[in-house]
Amino acid sequence: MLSSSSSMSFQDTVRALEWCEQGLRVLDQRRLPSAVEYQTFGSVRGVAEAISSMRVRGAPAIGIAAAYGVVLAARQRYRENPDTWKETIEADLAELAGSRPTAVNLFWALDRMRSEIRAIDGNPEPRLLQTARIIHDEDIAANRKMGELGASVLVGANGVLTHCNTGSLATGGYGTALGVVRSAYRQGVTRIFATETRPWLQGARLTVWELEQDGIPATLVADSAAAYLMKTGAIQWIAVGADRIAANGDTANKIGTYALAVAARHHGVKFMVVAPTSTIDWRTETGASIKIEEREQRELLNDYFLRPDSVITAWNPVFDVTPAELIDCIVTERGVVWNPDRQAMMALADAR
Ligand SMILES: CSC[C@H]1O[C@H](OP(=O)(O)O)[C@H](O)[C@@H]1O
Repeated sequence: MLSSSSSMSFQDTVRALEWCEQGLRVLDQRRLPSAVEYQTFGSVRGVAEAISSMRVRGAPAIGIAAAYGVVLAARQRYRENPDTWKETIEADLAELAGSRPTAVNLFWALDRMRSEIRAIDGNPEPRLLQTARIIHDEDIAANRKMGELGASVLVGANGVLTHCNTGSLATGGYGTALGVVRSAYRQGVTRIFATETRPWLQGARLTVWELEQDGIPATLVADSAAAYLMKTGAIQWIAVGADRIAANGDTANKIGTYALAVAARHHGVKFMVVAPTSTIDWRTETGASIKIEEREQRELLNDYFLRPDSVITAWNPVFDVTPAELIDCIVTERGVVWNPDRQAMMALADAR
């Protein structure tokens, strides 16, 4: 149990990712909460597999992991041939880009590392490692800022529901929507609810585990109980993360987010998206263009139906898109956008 005092700083929250000389140390989130197991990946292929297998997951954490993966790729490619590493590393960048399709932070991080690559002469590792560390540290700073901004929006509320896992396990540390919950808890928002978030159970396994580590009481609810919870009046806000926000504010997030937003609007519950500006995809005009990842049927189907002769299949999209008109505010490290639309979102673009 980490410190449960109200003075807990983000350094006390769990770290999903840590760089070490051998490579990237990853907390295997498939094993939580029953086992806290770290694995160290010393190759870009290992990091790409850690992302695709969801050992590491969560939009910002995926971007940070990819940045460290580029460091490992450069270490290897430069050793192979100092004269051609800038060309040969492109295959590694492509492998990282192919690990998961929806979280734009992955591609944002790769673009940022690629621009560094272009500027490097000589051994690339020191400068690329410095850039990856900056991306990691900037994410934590952004989460702390969003925690403050989002908590200020929740002043007066006593109940908030969050979906999926958007905490330290999904980011560089502290979290996005769960960071807001952490900050809001310290200012008196004490009724915290988390959805289980089927089928991967990010809420039932990860979010409640993080909150227990912090000593923050919370109540787990089935995804199917969320609308009924809203009807009881127990919550005034829903706070979720994002994997990709289109230029008009449409937001791709964990499957089930859209249903929560529809029910929230019906019940007069406010809806908050919390994400760093690295999650905004200015090149995508609306949510209709966001690629939604579909994962294996086995993540949904009981083993019984995995037989070759079974006539039962599963449809397993792991994200959906919430239209901007169902979102009351988007909290970023550069400020809060109320009633997001294309024009309102430009306030964030100007701050770039
Ligand atoms: C801090 S945002 C994390 C974001 O990523 C999650 O998806 P996954 O667990 O599949 O990586 C979910 O959409 C969260 O909102």
